[in-house]
Amino acid sequence: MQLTRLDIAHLRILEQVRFCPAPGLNLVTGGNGAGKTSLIEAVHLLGYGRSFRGRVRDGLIRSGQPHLELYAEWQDVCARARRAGLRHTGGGWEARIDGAPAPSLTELCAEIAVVTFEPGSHELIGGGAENRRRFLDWALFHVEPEFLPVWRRYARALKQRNALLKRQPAPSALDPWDRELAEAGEALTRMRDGYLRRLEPVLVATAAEFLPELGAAGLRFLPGWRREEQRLADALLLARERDLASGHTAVGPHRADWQVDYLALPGREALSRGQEKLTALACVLAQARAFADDRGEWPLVCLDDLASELDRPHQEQALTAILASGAQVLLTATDAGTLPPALQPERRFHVERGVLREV
Ligand SMILES: Nc1ncnc2c1ncn2[C@@H]1O[C@H](COP(=O)(O)OP(=O)(O)OP(=O)(O)O)[C@@H](O)[C@H]1O
Repeated sequence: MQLTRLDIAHLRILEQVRFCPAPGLNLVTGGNGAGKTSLIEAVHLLGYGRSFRGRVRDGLIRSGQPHLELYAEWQDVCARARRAGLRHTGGGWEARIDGAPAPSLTELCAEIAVVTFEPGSHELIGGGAENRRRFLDWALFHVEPEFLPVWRRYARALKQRNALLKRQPAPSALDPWDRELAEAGEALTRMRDGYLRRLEPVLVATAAEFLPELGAAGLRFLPGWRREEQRLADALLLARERDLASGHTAVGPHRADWQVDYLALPGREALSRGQEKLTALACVLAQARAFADDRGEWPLVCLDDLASELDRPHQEQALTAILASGAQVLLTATDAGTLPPALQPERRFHVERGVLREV
């Protein structure tokens, strides 16, 4: 997809902004607190229905305003003109696509594929497993039509089983939920496993570009139970007594994780903060490349404050690789002086106290 227009109303410091990016590299400059990340946040919201900076109640809606609104126009992979609106009134999200109400945010997020690399992205490697499950599930959501119903089925069964566990039931009362959880959980895990197997060679190649000194990388999938030894149904049965005592389900895909392994390092704890960031960037770019292999086009790539995240050679390397793919890129920086002549933006913007203008 290619974003052609984004109107933003009442998002953090952004009061009323119209942003019309070009197809290639778009650079948005501005001082600290000017509104650069807020702009990236608006694009990310369209693609994920959530911010990477906490929940709506953490200040996403501009102070003193009852709601925030986004309106986007883009060209899809068939060069059709599309449009969508997103509004949060404090109570919840409402979305419209091509003039009609969308039943849920899911429909909007399915249309707008965005990958974001921002100062918190190192959490993908160094943070909790939830970040890494979300990463996996984003890709499956976009490329695997069976994913969403299976994921929903699993989430519903897990919620029901956990609610039942808290009521101290007779153990046999768990049987139907265990069957449901096992069936949906095995299917979900096959998809996650399959995706990581497809992603691995792409990631190995990408990580070799950014971190050749650490040796070839591999991806290890941790499915959430000892899958190589037992089926999920058996793992749930074995854990039943413990689950009844704790009141929650200890095994299953809701505990899944994955990690990047380097030959030259004993584990991810040995990565420096910079190496963690580069590994996260390699994962995000590999995900975008794998998406392009499946869908025939790159997602929109948002890079927030790359200059403060990576050293200059790595910034240039990343930008060169992304731009060679023909992707549309939104890059923010505190000043324009950091880009080499070969990577000049197609369109430049400057934001000051929430007011954006093309320069
Ligand atoms: N709910 C809100 N209402 C009004 N202003 C807000 C709200 N939340 C945050 N802000 C302001 O919005 C600005 C945040 O902007 P943003 O994080 O986009 O800046 P930035 O240009 O990325 O800055 P930096 O370079 O420091 O990361 C800050 O000035 C902050 O005080």
